[in-house]
Amino acid sequence: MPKFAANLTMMFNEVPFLERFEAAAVAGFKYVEYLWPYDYPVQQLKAKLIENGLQQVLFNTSGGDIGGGEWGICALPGREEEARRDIDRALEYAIGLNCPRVLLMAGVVPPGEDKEEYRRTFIDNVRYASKQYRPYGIDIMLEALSPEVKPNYLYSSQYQALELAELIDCDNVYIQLDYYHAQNVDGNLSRLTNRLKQRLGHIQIASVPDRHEPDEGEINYVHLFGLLDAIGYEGFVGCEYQPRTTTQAGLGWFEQYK
Ligand SMILES: O=C(O)C(=O)[C@@H](O)CO
Ligand SMILES: [Mg+2]
Repeated sequence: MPKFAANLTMMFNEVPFLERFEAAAVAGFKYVEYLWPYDYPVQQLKAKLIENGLQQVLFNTSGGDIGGGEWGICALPGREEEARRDIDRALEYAIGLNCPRVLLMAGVVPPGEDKEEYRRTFIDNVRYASKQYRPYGIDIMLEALSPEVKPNYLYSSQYQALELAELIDCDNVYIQLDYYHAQNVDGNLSRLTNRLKQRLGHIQIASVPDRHEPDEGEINYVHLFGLLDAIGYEGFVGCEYQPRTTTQAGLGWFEQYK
């Protein structure tokens, strides 16, 4: 049975961020993920996890200047020093929070720029992160983002993510398969899951087209959860969706998995 992680960036927005840990635990979650921990000291977040009996399973490197259109800096040529400081800071948080994986946010390639240069920069930075994180047993995630959500992100197809992971060829670099993006770009989700199975480090879910609870729309999640069990996937499944109304009102789908 999949192990579901509440995504505290998207879920439980009825309460302030630090109160979402308790809300997730009360709703029956044992695992959490969210975009970024950096607004809070490690000790404060660690205390929230411990108080509520939760395990942190994922967070991301910095988004960069999000207001200015960035979405990650690990692929940005000329920003390598900053990216590596950011990768090091993420490692400190991952160690402090006992979090076994970090998503390396690549970034947006502005139209007209040399995409190959961004790709090379990303590969170099992922290899750097891989080396830094390996002694601590922390894995690195690569996630393809669909143009609907992030136009011009470095890579949008799961098959590009696979190609990157194979090229980088480091034993702690895995794919974060977000079925919402995958359905928007690639489709054929059963075949895709089978194709990626050796490299799957994390899964995220939401309905398509509306990015709501996984109980509506064009993806059959009951089938996919069964498939994940069948291929022996033992990682986590992050609930990265926008609740239709309140978080609690939409958790009917989760009852059978608690
Ligand atoms: O947008 C998503 O999907 C994510 O998983 C974010 O954490 C990174 O863009
Ligand atoms: Mg995602």
